[in-house]
Amino acid sequence: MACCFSVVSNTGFLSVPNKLEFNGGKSKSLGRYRGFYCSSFGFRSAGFHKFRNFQHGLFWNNELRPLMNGNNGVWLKGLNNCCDSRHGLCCYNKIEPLTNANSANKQIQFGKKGDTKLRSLRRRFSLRLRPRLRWLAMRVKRVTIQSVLNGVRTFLRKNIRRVTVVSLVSVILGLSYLFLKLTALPSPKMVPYSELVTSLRNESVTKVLLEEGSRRIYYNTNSRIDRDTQLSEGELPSVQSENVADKVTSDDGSQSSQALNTNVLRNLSATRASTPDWQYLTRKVDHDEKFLLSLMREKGITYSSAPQSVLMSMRTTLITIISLWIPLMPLMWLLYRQLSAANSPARKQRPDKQLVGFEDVEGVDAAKLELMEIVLCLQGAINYNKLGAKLPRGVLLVGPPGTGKTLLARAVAGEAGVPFFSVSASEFVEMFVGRGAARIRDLFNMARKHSPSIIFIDELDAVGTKRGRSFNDERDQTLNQLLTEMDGFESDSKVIVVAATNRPEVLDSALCRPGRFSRKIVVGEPDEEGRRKILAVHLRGVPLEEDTNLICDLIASLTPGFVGADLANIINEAALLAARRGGETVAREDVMEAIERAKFGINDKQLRPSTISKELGKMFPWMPSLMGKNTRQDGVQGPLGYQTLS
Ligand SMILES: Nc1ncnc2c1ncn2[C@@H]1O[C@H](COP(=O)(O)OP(=O)(O)OP(=O)(O)O)[C@@H](O)[C@H]1O
Repeated sequence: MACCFSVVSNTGFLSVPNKLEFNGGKSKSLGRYRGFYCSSFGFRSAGFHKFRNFQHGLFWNNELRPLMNGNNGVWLKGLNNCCDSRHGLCCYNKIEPLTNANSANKQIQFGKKGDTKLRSLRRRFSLRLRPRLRWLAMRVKRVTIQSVLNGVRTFLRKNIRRVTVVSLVSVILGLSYLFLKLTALPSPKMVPYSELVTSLRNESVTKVLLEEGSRRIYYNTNSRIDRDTQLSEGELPSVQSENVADKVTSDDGSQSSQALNTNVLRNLSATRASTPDWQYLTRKVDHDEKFLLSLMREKGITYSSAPQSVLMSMRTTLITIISLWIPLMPLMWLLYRQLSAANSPARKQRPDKQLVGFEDVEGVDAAKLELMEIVLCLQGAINYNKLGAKLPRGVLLVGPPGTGKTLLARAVAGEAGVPFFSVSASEFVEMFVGRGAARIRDLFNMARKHSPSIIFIDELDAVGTKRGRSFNDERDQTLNQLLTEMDGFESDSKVIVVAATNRPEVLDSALCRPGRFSRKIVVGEPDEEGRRKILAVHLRGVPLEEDTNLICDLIASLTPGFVGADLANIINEAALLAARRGGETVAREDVMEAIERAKFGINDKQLRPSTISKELGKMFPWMPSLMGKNTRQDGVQGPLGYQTLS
């Protein structure tokens, strides 16, 4: 029987003793179990059962419990869990602690104590590293050239614009660097102006150049002539001469004299190339030109003036551009993001691919009918032109939050099979004056380009409130632009603007006049039948313990005043509760609890319905249903006599 025990430190290591005494005093070497590693990190509270999956299992001793104090209680709990380890076997021998178990952060060791610090460190390191390396090797093995190429191709396809811009910038920077490197010349020594004057007085200056358009003065002195003469006569600088001499002496005659000459010439030209044309550079002092010129004339020094060479002026320009633009780049990028059309909602919202149909929207039949007609007009199924009618330009969906206005608009797009540009009106509210209007323009231009199409503006009240009420000129400008764009539709452009709002009363009257949002559709709270239908939509993919219709009826009867979003939330909550208790299907209890949560929030206290009614009645005395006088529209008494406030 193989048997050992293990203790886990908070680092996730197992410390396994070399030898153990168990069941009647037999011992067994456990060397091969040593350094057993738990792959999961942070398994303090719940992880020990993971050991069951390890080939060699876990070995423990219930007697460990009294050996450790409270700090290690968590581990002991875990250890006990290992009792049903698949491969592990129990050992009931008493184990003496070898180290103080007080410290939870310390690895507790049993068995041999002779391990040196270094060895244990090395073991720790290798144990940590080994699984990672194995994992890395596995991943590397899975990587093929084909998969890498596919990855690169997909990345390029997705980020073609960014890749182009980045490569272009890199190429430009690279070329600039190359240009600067190639045109770099050895620069003359910078000296003060007084030194030039002194040299002129000493008559040591041989040649002066005054650069046109700048204050630079270049000049050479006698020392330069001496050096040039030396070089032209073949006299090498001392170091080079020594090198050549060495070469000649060390050479065993295999190197020909011709090769030697070539080498010498190359050295010579290199020396010349690294010598600047001008030895010294200084800056002119203002209003001192007359004195300088007279001094040079007096001393008979050759002087001239010349413009900066093209190459040098190019260099200067490039350096200026780079040194100016690189710090300004982040600012420019921010401005570009703010001002460019690239950030406009029209660009962001591509034609929606997510298909929602009218069968996904229930409980708002009247609104659905109205919108269906528009879809038929867009598809050309209804010939409205024949009777001289015009397609409505705007449809305004009005209703409380969560009743399905956005969903309806998406269903219109899905059914009509046309591009759908969805924006939230708050996206038009901009920091810069005129940007909101520009965005509206972009959006409508885009929609016209993809005609027939639908523009959906959610929360229209964010830009559509009455003008002149505030000093926010930007908002008024945006609204004006929206009004203009909606006027500017040609009758055959087939662009329909659907907008939604919860506050129709605050909208500017110009927006709601016929010819703009001429059709107003109220999307109200669903009645019981509507709720049942909505629930059926949301229960489509949910496995239920009972019949779907039964659950739909139950929820619908318990949720008067609930809107589509509330009902969708109840179904989701019920599914989450079922998952939490580990169930395979959603049971009635889950649904009931979800309803309770939706109505009263999450509370630990178990409140009786009567208490809840009383408490709510105190808070909202104007609601008769809370006081036990239910006057619900659909005539069904709620179980708790409760109505939502929505
Ligand atoms: N009539 C409905 N039928 C089916 N599901 C609905 C219905 N109404 C709402 N829902 C659900 O509620 C979610 C939210 O609805 P939606 O965003 O359309 O509400 P809204 O009226 O636009 O709200 P708001 O005015 O706050 O923007 C939907 O994604 C959907 O899951």
